[in-house]
Amino acid sequence: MVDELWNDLRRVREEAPLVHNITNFVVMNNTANALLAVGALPVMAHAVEEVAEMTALAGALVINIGTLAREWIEAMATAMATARERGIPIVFDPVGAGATTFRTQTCFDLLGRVAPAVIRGNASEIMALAGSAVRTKGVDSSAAADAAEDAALLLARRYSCAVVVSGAVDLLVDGKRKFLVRNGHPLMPKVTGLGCTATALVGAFCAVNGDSLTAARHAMTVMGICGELAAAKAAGPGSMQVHFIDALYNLDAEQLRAHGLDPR
Ligand SMILES: Nc1ncnc2c1ncn2[C@@H]1O[C@H](COP(=O)(O)OP(=O)(O)OP(=O)(O)O)[C@@H](O)[C@H]1O
Ligand SMILES: Cc1ncsc1CCO
Ligand SMILES: [Mg+2]
Repeated sequence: MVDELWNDLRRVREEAPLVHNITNFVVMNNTANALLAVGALPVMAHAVEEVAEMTALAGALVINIGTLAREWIEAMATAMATARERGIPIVFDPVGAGATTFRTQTCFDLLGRVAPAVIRGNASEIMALAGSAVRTKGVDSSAAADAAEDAALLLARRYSCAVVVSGAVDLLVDGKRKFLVRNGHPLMPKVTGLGCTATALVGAFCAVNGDSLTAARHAMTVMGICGELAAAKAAGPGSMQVHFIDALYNLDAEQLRAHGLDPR
């Protein structure tokens, strides 16, 4: 798996795929910097007048409902329809699903129209989309990833997509396969929007690897290893964020091997 991952990372760095993000105001800057650091090209664009044109240029489309407003829903639906027409992979982040009816219902509406390649959320968000009564605490999970396995499988079957549940151990399924990614560090959830960064990196890897679950596994492993590398240098969440971007930029094959990839 380390060689396959390294190949994908090299392809991202060589091909610099454009990743079109319709994402939230909190993380636009972090996400753009993380995509640049890993070697991709980010663009944030959400005006309904331009999203179809922008998506058509992209290697992947990332839809994130973190600071959702009614005006954005049409833009998201239009971008997703363009991506489907052109075979561009869509990665969907249901930020805060289960916290409010507006968020949960919008996810159902969008996903019901166009199924994505990957859904990436925390455990509460994934459980909410599967119809369980769990309550998302704002945008933060109130459950561990393994509690969401049944929910993840249900979504994988409902939308014929890969599902990533992030947490201390990430869980990835696509209805046929299941992977766990154990890399990561407890400082990661103390930096806002590293989940959104994970979703965007899944987009970058989907742009170079048509096997969505494998692409997602590679992206989540890169996240976890860079989290470990950054935490070793960080004094707290502030420097964690800075070191995380540097770790993404500098990540090499030796570090991948040294961080004990779990082949399961
Ligand atoms: N306790 C932990 N230990 C190790 N890694 C973690 C831990 N919690 C989260 N992570 C990692 O942090 C990243 C973000 O996952 P998290 O589940 O916090 O996303 P999220 O809740 O959607 O975050 P946000 O909404 O702030 O973007 C993932 O790469 C995940 O593996
Ligand atoms: C804190 C927060 N609120 C809406 S989106 C967001 C970023 C993390 O998901
Ligand atoms: Mg999130």
